[in-house]
Amino acid sequence: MSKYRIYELAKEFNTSSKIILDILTKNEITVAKNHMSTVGDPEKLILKNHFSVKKSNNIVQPNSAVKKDVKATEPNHSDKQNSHLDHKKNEKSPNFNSKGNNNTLNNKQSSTNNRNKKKNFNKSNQNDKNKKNHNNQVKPNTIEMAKPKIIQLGGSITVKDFSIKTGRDVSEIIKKLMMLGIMATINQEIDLDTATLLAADFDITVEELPPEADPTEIPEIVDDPKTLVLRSPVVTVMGHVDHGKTSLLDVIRKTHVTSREAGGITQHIGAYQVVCQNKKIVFLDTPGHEAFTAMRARGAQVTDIAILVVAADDGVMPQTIEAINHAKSANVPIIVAINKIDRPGANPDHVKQQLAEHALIPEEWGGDTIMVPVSAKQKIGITELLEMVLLVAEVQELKANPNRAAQGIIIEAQLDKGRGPVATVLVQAGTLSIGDSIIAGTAVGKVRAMVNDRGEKVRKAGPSTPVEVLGLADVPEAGDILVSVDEKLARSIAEKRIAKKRSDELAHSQKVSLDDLFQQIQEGNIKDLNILIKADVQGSVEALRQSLLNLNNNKEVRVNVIHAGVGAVNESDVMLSSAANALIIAFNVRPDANAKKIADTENIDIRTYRVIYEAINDVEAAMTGMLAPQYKEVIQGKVEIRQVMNFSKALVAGSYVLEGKVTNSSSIRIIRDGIVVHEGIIESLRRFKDDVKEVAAGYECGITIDKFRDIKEGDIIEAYTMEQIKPNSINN
Ligand SMILES: Nc1nc2c(ncn2[C@@H]2O[C@H](COP(=O)(O)OP(=O)(O)OP(=O)(O)O)[C@@H](O)[C@H]2O)c(=O)[nH]1
Repeated sequence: MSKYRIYELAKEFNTSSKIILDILTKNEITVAKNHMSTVGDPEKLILKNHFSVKKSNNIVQPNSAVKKDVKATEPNHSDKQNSHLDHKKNEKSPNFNSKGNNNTLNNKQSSTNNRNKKKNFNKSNQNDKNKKNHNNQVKPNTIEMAKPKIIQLGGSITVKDFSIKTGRDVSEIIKKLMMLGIMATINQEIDLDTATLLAADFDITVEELPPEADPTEIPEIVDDPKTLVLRSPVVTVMGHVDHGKTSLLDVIRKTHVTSREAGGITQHIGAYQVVCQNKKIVFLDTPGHEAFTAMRARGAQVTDIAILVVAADDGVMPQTIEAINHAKSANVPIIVAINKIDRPGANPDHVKQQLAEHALIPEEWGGDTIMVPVSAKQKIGITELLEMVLLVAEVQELKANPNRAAQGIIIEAQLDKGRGPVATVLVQAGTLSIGDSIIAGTAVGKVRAMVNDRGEKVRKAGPSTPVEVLGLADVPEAGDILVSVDEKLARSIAEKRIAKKRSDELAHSQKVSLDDLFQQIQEGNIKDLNILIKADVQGSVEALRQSLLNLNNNKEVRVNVIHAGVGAVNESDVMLSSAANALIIAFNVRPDANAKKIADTENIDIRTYRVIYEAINDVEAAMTGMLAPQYKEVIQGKVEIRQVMNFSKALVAGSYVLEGKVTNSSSIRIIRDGIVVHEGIIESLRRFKDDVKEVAAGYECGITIDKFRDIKEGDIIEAYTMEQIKPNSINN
């Protein structure tokens, strides 16, 4: 079946992507979300019918991009104007609505404002129309400059450029923007939505251009379906600790991993191929989901199928659930290997029952999850397991074009003392050959040598082949995409990537956080609020999950619990949250040190709570833009009380500022022998007889404390303020 991008269809039908999306939505087709979404032939047919009906009704505007607009000969505008206002209403009202929310006062006000704005705007249209008619009568033969009926925009545009593109006066544009409540200057940018609305008022249709190509990306090669041939599946083995992942990988490779590595017979290159029924299967050699999520967090998908190992004598455990959620969130099909069936306590049926609770229903119970009983130790069920992998792969129809420039993914990479940067690459499309000029992340080079998983030198590597590649000038990162491109292009892209990396590091990638959730919803960045829940007991996990899911009557954004479990927030939780852009709700548990560190670098919002109700309230408040700002204490300085002076009107602490400063608006705590004896505020701060705003370290001052008289010589006054926490920081 052919696939069409929405913007391509918009071009074909000579309209905007928005209108195409609108028509599809009206026809209850919801797969298309934006101009880059793809649809198939049936959807195209609907559009074709729609536009052919319109054409026959003569509703569609002429196609000419630029038209001499002679007012005297133009028919009465009113019909056109009305229909275009209707059309504008259709297109724009979701946007206005999205900003309004009837539950909150602010939003009520804003939607009223929007309504008023629209009213005014419509009024202005009316006035303009009248003026036009009036002009028609006075100067019937005035010929205007050529004014386009259609303009193409790729994103935001300055008022000045908009004026040039539309042939309209800057002052006219600024006036209309004011009607929309936007105060803009000539050099100010207006976003695409505003520009579309504005253009519609000038009777101009805006065609959305596809986004400009990212200069740091290599243009993707779209393969002709005829060139695609079947490729081998790539499998990752996941599961709870000690359930037998390594043993299974080991027996699949039919050798013992450790002895092989220790003996140094073959190199470990991070991935290897096995053969079953004369077909190859690629196994990623790193058991566990760390590699899996690290790669996904970087946007790379390497795994076609996940084998979930569950020990028959131990059943579903926390990491089993984590693994399920990782695979589900990456849309990777799961095959369950129920391992250790040789064990006396093995109970495969119990495992199946437990898995069914996590929506993995075995085939024999009417579900669609393949479950294979195996014993890695006694080599039982291994061939069956591999056959099932091939079966699932067959259904997936995994294909690639081997006859094109190579593209692959870095599985692992390190700097080898003798050989320089060495990268294990899984070729995903095309064929990588000796001498190819390559780029991976910011590393460039030429393929000097390649070694396969059996330690043999090879000259070529096709799709689904893992090879060790020598020749890159730097060490790339796992998850980086390797592409074979022209040497010059490789260098220039690498330079741009390095520059982008630097500026990204400065800007710090924006992840979802409760603090700016509402803003992100408003900007349309978030449609699903992904949440990972960790709590001290299962009861709390469930209570939290249910209450959070109950928030789903909010139409703007859907709460999606991507994982929920008992225990401290760990590294894997943070990595999963990073990959799925989720925030973490920790109830009565804390992030462990590692998790906290990674959360800092990955910018993951971890919220800790001791009351379920507060967690729910916060999420709900954040969704509606009503989250109260959070504050943290910032110590300003330390002051020592050196003399207590009792005047008739006040008790003054004759003090000396030891460190930092103290201000007349500081909050303070008085510490005596390491114990806080009072917390409060300063009533007055003086130097000699004058009231002062602040006193710095090294100076003496007189301090009166509000509502506290029990001060003693030697007491330490700690001065502090409460500052609002910046978004994205961990709630301590
Ligand atoms: N009886 C029996 N023991 C097994 C089987 N598979 C693995 N084991 C044993 O279970 C223990 C754990 O196996 P591993 O393969 O190291 O498990 P793992 O899941 O890779 O563990 P981690 O790497 O620590 O996450 C080892 O002592 C294995 O010998 C099996 O099929 N039957």
